[in-house]
Amino acid sequence: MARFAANLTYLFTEMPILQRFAAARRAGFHGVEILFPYDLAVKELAQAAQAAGVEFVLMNTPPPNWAGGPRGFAAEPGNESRFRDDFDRALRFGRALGVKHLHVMAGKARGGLARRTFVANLKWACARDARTSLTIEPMNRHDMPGYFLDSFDLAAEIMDEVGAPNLGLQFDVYQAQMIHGDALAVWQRHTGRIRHVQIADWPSRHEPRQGDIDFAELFRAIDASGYRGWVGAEYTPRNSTEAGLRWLSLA
Ligand SMILES: O=C(O)C(=O)[C@H](O)CO
Ligand SMILES: [Mg+2]
Repeated sequence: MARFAANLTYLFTEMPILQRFAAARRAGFHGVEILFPYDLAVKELAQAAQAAGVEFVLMNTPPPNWAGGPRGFAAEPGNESRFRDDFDRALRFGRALGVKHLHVMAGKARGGLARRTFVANLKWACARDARTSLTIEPMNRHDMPGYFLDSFDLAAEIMDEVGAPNLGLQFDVYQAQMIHGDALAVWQRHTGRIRHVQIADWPSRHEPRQGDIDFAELFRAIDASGYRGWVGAEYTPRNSTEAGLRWLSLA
């Protein structure tokens, strides 16, 4: 069975960030994700992960402008040099933390030039450090209007164009269901490309088994496919984080 990581941007928000690592481990997680840890001290983050005994699995790049700005800008024409500077910063940050995957966010853009920009930036980023695993994740249009990477089929095309072995697909069950209406079918269509998984139920984006997705069937399909990567819990707890963790012992 895959190993589970707690997304500390979503889970255990009842306590300060540095305490969330140990709370995640106590709850049964062996890894953690943080969307954008850049405002935090690398040393403190690394110590918290090490003391808790959890692996740092995922963070996003490039660092965004959360004050109303889009998430990432790897597909935005004209921002190439900013992308490179910010990507290098993320790479340094990720190396210091031993992060397994860096999720490269496309940002808001449309059209052929945006596509070429995204491919060129990804090629550059993949070549920057061939040992670092990069991922791309499609986002649904309802939650992230205008986001360039808005379908898993487009992501597959982009990956083919980039053609780098260290670029993988991030399969978020909630995103797949929102975009394509059948997360399991998306899993089956793109299994070979998937490097990282995230879970939340649909349509609520709460914990598994709160909505319409058949997680027993999905976990069986993930197991049967031979996927041995991480599964990140990226959902908004319905009540407290602890109260909603029953799904973890049933997975
Ligand atoms: O929203 C999601 O599904 C993500 O994984 C993003 O990283 C959020 O920034
Ligand atoms: Mg996600």
